[in-house]
Amino acid sequence: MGKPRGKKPARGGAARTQNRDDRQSDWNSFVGADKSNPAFEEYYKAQGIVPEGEWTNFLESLKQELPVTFRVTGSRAHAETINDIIKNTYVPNMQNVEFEGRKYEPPSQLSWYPGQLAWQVDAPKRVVRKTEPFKNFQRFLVGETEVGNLSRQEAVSMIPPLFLDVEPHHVCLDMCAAPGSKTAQIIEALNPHHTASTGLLIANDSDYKRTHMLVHQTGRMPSRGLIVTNFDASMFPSIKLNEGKQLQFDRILADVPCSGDGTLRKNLEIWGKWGAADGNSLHLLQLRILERAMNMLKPGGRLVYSTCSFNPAEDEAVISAALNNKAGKFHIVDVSSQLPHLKRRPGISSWKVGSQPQSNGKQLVWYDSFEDYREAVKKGDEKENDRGKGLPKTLWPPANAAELNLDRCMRLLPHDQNTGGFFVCVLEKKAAPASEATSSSLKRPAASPPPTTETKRAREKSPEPGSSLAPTEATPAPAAAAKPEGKKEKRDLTFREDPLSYVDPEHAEVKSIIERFKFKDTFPRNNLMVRNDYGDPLRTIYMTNDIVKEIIQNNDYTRLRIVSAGVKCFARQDSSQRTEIRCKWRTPIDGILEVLPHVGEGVVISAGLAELRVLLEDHYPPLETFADGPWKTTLTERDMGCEVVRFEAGKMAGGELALPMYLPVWKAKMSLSLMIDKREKSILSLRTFGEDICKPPPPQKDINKKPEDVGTLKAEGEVEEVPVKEGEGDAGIALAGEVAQGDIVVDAKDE
Ligand SMILES: C[S@@+](CC[C@H](N)C(=O)[O-])C[C@H]1O[C@@H](n2cnc3c(N)ncnc32)[C@H](O)[C@@H]1O
Repeated sequence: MGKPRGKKPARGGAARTQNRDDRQSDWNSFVGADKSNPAFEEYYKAQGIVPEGEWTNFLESLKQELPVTFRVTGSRAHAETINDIIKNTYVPNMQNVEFEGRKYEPPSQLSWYPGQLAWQVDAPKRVVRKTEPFKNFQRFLVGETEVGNLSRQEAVSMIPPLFLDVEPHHVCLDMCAAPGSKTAQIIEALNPHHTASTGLLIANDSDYKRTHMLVHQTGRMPSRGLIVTNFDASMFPSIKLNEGKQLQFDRILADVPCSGDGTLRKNLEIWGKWGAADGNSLHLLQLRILERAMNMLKPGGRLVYSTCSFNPAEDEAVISAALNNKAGKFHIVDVSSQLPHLKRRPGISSWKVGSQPQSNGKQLVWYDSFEDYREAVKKGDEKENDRGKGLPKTLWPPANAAELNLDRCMRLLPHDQNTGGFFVCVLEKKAAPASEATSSSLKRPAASPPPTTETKRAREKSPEPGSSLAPTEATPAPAAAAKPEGKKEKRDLTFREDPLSYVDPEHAEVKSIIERFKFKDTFPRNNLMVRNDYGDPLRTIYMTNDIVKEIIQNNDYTRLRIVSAGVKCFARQDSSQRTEIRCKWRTPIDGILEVLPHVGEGVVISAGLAELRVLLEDHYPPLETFADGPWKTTLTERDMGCEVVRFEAGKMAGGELALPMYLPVWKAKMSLSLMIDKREKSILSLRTFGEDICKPPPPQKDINKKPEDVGTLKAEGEVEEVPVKEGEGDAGIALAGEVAQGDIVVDAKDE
């Protein structure tokens, strides 16, 4: 394919950006005829990654459509409940499905995935479209994915986070995170029971637009310990903490940009475009990212390096070069006993370096050594690129390759368990000697001078790994480490996100929130963050944990390029005219589980499916619409403002709810309003009542005629708040973006 795939051709920075988890080729529209590529075949036959007797099988598998796979997400008990619904409701209904004379099996569980929480559907699309049981299941998948209970993810892509072995207190970094399927897995591991995790995850991506995909994706699995950043991972900045300490990570995932030939089964265009240059040209970027990760890892910490490429140039060559550059400090972990049902192939310690020079009509040429290659450059048989750079020496197996335990790396081959291809290597940093070991993951920053503009520019020019310009432990990456003690860091004005600051816990608005929800002492009133410079609670309040706060308070947000942090926990809902509303804040659905453990006695109101039905059918049902009973009595007595309602599980009012569910409801003077957006209402209605019972929102022009004190729900996609006119009311205005991404929050049995 000549140049790396993806949006940015240069240096492969975004090579795989659109190609792996987030883009689907239409199998049927593929015009690459025979799905073959002679150079690909020759290259990989020579590498010996597939035993000779299995070659045909390997190649044939690559030409087959990839089965759909997904995993059940969320806290453990919640996930098990959803899993049981699939197992006990859908699978039995999908036995004996026949289409055009062929029988199709129901979805099956991936035997190697922990807790059997991952599934595979083998039926092709036309069967899914044309047979009722599969069609029903598809509807279920779409709805549950939308609300965050399921995540569609390639089976092999689920593997790296499992080997990361994350525990709730860990400080983690996901270096190349977008679109975020692995990020979601790490968040789940940090918050296994939806309880407050003390850990941290920084999810980073160099592509700014894709960081917003990350924010969206993680909105389905909110975490107070999450920060999303926008950096070139090879230059990821050092992060300061209190008392001049520096953050080090317990766990780092380097799921690096790669040529992506392991995704041939879904990205069909690769058949026509594949070339040896793809992997060769990405090798150095991958190595720089990996080495930056190694520098930021805590002694004893674990790092997982992964690609969706079969290519040793992007896999073993990167690992061995990094191990040698950090001689003695890291080792490859033997994880052969972990995930015992996962079939994998050992990494190789001998591979070939190939090129397809113009001078040879793009036919593959093999170079036994770096020196042979340089000779060809001298003769003019090989051209260096326009920056005067040719193939780096680290592409070739090092002399000590056999001593590096490269066989502990894993390569996932498509014909082993009907998957895509992947490469995973688990590395551990040698623990510090007992005398140096400290109890925390914090380290004092190296006393190095701030980088000069010159050194910074030089770094941006992609230094050779191991060269004096590559960031190392002794010379941390720029940014936070560059700030002289005590002086305010200079802002990077090119970074356009809003500032972050913490609200004074004694602020009147905070007090009103605490009063409304009768928050207990456990409520982290000191950790309420807003997106302005002054700690003003204007529109949205986020909640973070302590480590996120420490980072935000010690580093300029533009220097860390922080796109988002924490969980959206309160959104302003007022009209300035309705002064009698004591608390003008509601809990958006993203944050309801975060505030729940802290709300005081008697705050949560219980309701059933009959109430849910009314709230779904109508946008602003008047209180008198509801049947008499404790719900109506309680709500009639309550002040105007936000209520947290627990809808009990059960079967009634023509619907069924498998698990209890917490949702925000706004109580206006005479009416109520379910505070989730239109689309989520429809999905909730479908999954609970089997049909969309939601009436369309009242037309804009009717807002002025509304019977009483409500605002309006906004049409999807609108971003501005519709002002509530004087005397009209206070409620019902939901910023579409604010409520669109949340989960349908389900109670966890194990809380
Ligand atoms: C394979 S994708 C990551 C997939 C992701 N880990 C997941 O599971 O959803 C590679 C990502 O790396 C990003 N990327 C490319 N070059 C990068 C760099 N130098 N630093 C950080 N991210 C980079 C791309 O934008 C892309 O989102």
